[in-house]
Amino acid sequence: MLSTHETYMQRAVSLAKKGTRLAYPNPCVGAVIVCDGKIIGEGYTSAYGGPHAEVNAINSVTDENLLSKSTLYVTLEPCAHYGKTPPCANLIEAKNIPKIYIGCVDTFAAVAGKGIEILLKAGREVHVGVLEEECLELHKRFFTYHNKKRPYIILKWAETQDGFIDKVRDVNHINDAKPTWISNDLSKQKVHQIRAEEHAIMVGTNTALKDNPNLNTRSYGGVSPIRILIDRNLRVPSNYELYNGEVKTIIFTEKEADSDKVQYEKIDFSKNMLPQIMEVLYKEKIQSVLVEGGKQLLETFIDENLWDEAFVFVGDKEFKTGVSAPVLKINVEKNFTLGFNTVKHYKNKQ
Ligand SMILES: NC(=O)C1=CN([C@@H]2O[C@H](COP(=O)(O)OP(=O)(O)OC[C@H]3O[C@@H](n4cnc5c(N)ncnc54)[C@H](OP(=O)(O)O)[C@@H]3O)[C@@H](O)[C@H]2O)C=CC1
Ligand SMILES: Nc1c(N[C@@H]2O[C@H](COP(=O)(O)O)[C@@H](O)[C@H]2O)[nH]c(=O)[nH]c1=O
Ligand SMILES: [Zn+2]
Repeated sequence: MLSTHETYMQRAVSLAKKGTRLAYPNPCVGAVIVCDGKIIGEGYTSAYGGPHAEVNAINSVTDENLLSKSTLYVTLEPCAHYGKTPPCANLIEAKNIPKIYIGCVDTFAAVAGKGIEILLKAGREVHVGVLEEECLELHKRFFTYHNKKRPYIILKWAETQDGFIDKVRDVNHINDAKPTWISNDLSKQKVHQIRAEEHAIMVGTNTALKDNPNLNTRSYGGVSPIRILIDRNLRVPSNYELYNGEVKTIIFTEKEADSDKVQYEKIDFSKNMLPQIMEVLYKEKIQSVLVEGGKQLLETFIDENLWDEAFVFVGDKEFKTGVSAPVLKINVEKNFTLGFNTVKHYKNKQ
């Protein structure tokens, strides 16, 4: 059972989840203000450039006089630096909030303990690590981006009962250019939910050619991710969906090219591809990438052990032959079912 402090922090985590995608590249933080056992203020990080969670929570309190006898619960250490907005730690000090419960320390260099230091110097009671695991999970993309200088990587594919991700199809037949569907409608909705939570989505050349994918969130809603295509020789025709200009689209290629619909990024394919891609995505401030396939691209990430989570949707069909699914040689973290589909969720702890 959760303690009282954990219950308020849980509320702060739930609030943060409402805004996750829009705050990028900022972390979406949640904050709750409690006075005499009652929540008097709540907030989460606004869309990028807007106020942080603590500011929104403080501004939502109707009687400001109550703040000097209130407790603030916040999922991440309050910031201590001037970014797009002034430091939250200074605001908390100015508003005389006496007790602060923090989910996890912000390892981002500009903050890294400095927010806590400001509050302690001001004589405030500070507790760190309430519901820490949940808060670290909530801010995993932000931490990975700053600590590992790359986006958080999630692999995802759908496979049949007998381990295939597609039937045999001819890449040159444009009429064949739609995916062979393996998973059910509930799974599709779940995939679109995952897409809505991530900053970007990536596919390989053959997937783009064979499936002509949209990679949007139409079955769920929310913001569609930035699309990323690997296309060394620009084999994907410009009348394909990835060139429709609906969403920012980055194409990694070795060719010189220019377009007002997509952003080309030139890399050297004779060298290891992934470090070069990670460097560009870091510069683009992309916090997470959902890698949807195909086989070769997924296996490249698996072979280089460059992934953090994976979702494998197992349908109820059998193909007997086709494109074989990638294999993860670690234990499943969690299984869940969606109708007759099973979803295997993996976490890479190495
Ligand atoms: N069921 C599912 O969830 C999914 C199924 N699929 C299916 O998977 C199949 C496509 O998979 P696959 O054929 O493996 O193709 P990919 O989509 O992985 O694309 C492979 C191509 O992308 C480029 N590429 C990928 N990785 C690298 C790398 N590490 N270094 C250099 N170039 C790279 C190469 O292009 P080039 O040769 O031009 O250099 C390569 O030929 C399709 O049948 C598709 O329908 C796809 C996604 C999901
Ligand atoms: N076939 C298959 C998937 N295929 C993935 O979905 C992409 C198509 O995206 P969109 O055009 O937005 O619908 C396709 O290119 C491939 O990455 N996904 C699944 O969840 N289940 C499936 O059975
Ligand atoms: Zn702040």
